[in-house]
Amino acid sequence: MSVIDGKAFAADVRARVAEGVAAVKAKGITPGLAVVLVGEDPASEVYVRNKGIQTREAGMASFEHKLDATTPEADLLALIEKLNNDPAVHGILVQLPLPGHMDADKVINTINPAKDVDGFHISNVGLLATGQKSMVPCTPLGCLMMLRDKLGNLSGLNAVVVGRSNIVGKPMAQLLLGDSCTVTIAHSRTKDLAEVCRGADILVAAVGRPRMIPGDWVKPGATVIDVGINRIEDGGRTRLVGDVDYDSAAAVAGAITPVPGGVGPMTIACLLANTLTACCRANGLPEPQGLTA
Ligand SMILES: NC(=O)C1=CN([C@@H]2O[C@H](COP(=O)(O)OP(=O)(O)OC[C@H]3O[C@@H](n4cnc5c(N)ncnc54)[C@H](OP(=O)(O)O)[C@@H]3O)[C@@H](O)[C@H]2O)C=CC1
Ligand SMILES: Nc1nc(=O)c2c([nH]1)NC[C@@H]1CN(c3ccc(C(=O)N[C@@H](CCC(=O)O)C(=O)O)cc3)C=[N+]21
Repeated sequence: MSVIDGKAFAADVRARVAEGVAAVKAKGITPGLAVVLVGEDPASEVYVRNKGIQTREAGMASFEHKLDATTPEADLLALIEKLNNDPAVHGILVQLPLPGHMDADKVINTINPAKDVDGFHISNVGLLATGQKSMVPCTPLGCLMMLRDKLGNLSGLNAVVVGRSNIVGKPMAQLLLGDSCTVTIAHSRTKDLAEVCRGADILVAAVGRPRMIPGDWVKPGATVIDVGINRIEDGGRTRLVGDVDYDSAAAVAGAITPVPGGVGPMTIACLLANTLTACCRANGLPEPQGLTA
């Protein structure tokens, strides 16, 4: 069994992004990422702060916009329009979830698709689904990079994705299909999930339920990608666990990503990669190699 070191992999991706950024800067262009946070979710604030730090470390410009939880939707849409028209901004990310009075689909679809570094705009979703050049969602892109690095060619492998959200499960399935896996998407209505999981050469868990997937659902030798980020109480302290029961799964898997230190750091690295890609496309420069799907 090998542990897939997402933290080290992400550091390597960020170093390659930094090289690409330096090359673009030599032409007088500084890639810029704008992150918009509405409301005061503490977990989101940590995540947004980390993004800002890593964006600047890669040599890019970081623009942070914090809006009050009660901000009218129209004000957020106006800010997005401003960022759409700002030539210093190549990537826009609106942190999800949004407060209940906002229509997330409307907000996302207001972002210029060329600046949609999350890959959530309907245009990018359609482009990905039809195998055309698009902005690819960061979390699934990070998972794909780790899978290709570990397994090489994914063609013909049975992949099971547990979870069908628009931000993780569905785009993950599209990417695996693009690499010629035989893909099954499982969800809360799936019959005999254990048996479905046991058929997986590649098992991706994106559920949001702490340690839901035990080792006896894992095919011996399978590659397990744990997307889950769950905060649990443990002896009076909180800590992070995935959707997979790590110890029992690691005993049978061929390779597995830990939580923390697996998919999470790759998500941020891919966000930076997407921002560089968006900047290159916007300026007619050659795209960075090996940083897109
Ligand atoms: N590491 C990272 O960078 C990121 C991590 N995450 C984490 O990944 C996890 C999933 O996130 P997200 O996709 O946004 O979550 P959602 O809540 O949007 O989707 C969860 C999915 O899991 C399915 N599900 C829920 N319960 C079960 C069950 N008992 N059996 C089978 N399927 C079930 C749901 O099915 P149904 O559709 O039928 O309700 C749904 O499709 C979370 O822990 C989140 O924190 C998310 C984004 C990035
Ligand atoms: N528009 C939008 N795009 C997103 O990509 C997005 C989002 N909204 N909302 C929330 C989720 C969640 N997400 C994470 C990213 C990195 C870590 C991460 O770096 N995790 C570290 C641990 C961090 C810690 O210790 O708290 C790790 O797993 O090692 C976690 C979660 C992106 N998301």
